[in-house]
Amino acid sequence: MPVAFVTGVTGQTGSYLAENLIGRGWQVHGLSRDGDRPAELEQLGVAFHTGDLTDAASLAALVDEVEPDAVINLAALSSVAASWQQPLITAELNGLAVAALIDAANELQKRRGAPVSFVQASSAEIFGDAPASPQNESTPIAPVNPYGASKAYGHLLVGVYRRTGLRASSVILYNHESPRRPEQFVTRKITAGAARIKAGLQDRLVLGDLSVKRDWGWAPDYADAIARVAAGDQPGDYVVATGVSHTIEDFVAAAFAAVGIDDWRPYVETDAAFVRPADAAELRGDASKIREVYGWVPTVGFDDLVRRMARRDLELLEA
Ligand SMILES: Nc1nc2c(ncn2[C@@H]2O[C@H](COP(=O)(O)OP(=O)(O)O[C@H]3O[C@H](CO)[C@@H](O)[C@H](O)[C@@H]3O)[C@@H](O)[C@H]2O)c(=O)[nH]1
Repeated sequence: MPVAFVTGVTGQTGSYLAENLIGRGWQVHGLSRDGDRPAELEQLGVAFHTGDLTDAASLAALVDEVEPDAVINLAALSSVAASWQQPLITAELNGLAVAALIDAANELQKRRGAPVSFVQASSAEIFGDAPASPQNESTPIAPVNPYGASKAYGHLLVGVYRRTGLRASSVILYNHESPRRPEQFVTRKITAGAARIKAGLQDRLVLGDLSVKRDWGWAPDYADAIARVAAGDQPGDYVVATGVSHTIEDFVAAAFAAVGIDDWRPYVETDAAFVRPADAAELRGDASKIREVYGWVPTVGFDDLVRRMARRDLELLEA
């Protein structure tokens, strides 16, 4: 039974990844900070280890003990907005921790003499305000915020170790969403807000720039892409995206329609407090490479994604 060591396993994508890997017959070990061990994941069979991403020696000891066939690094300070308030911790968690983990994977590979896969959750944000869309694996790396800069370091380091013979891959994830997304991210903020407005529990939704365009996909599909790369033998950089982008306004309109409100305008306001110091106008990815190499294709389109999230938020209010 192949063994995976997954950081960030308790997050949105990590929890879907654990389900996916266990479904494929993997044994999943997860890193847990502060003993956070969700019952659903324990019941699924995830074995938790307490550890701290900022402690390189204990991370290396854990990798050595678990002896995984794949190390998958999803742990991060994942909020671009928060990275402006916490640039140092962003660099530490999203950058330096990658160095500790990938070095540990490399040492394990040398010790056991069999390949160890390393998969890094990279981000569309490494491309910054890209001059053209869609972006692909050859698009210049030019981040525009502390989050993107930290992810760019991790991304480049994966390439460095790949050159030395580690089976190291970077999955360049575009925005991926689900009912498990926290409300600090715009999609869930919108669907949860629309559901509460529909239920009469909230009277308005305050957002930032409604004109930016993002390429939103279904998080379980992105977990599946990560699992395919971890199990595969073709290390590289892989864009994971739907290839279709929409504005925040499109998302708002679709979410309000999904909860049964035809005209969203009376309920939505904008506030500069939610506008970022710098933001890409459009991020849209070309996932041709992972389709060709691993046969990955997204299974859920924009309208379906918004409907699933909005309806789930209505159900949660009714429960
Ligand atoms: N969060 C938030 N974003 C808003 C709001 N109004 C507009 N936005 C805009 O909505 C877009 C999406 O923001 P988020 O949902 O916060 O996600 P993100 O910054 O794009 O980052 C996500 O995707 C990246 C990949 O592209 C990931 O790397 C990152 O971890 C995260 O999952 C951004 O352009 C942001 O400025 C608001 O009220 N809240």
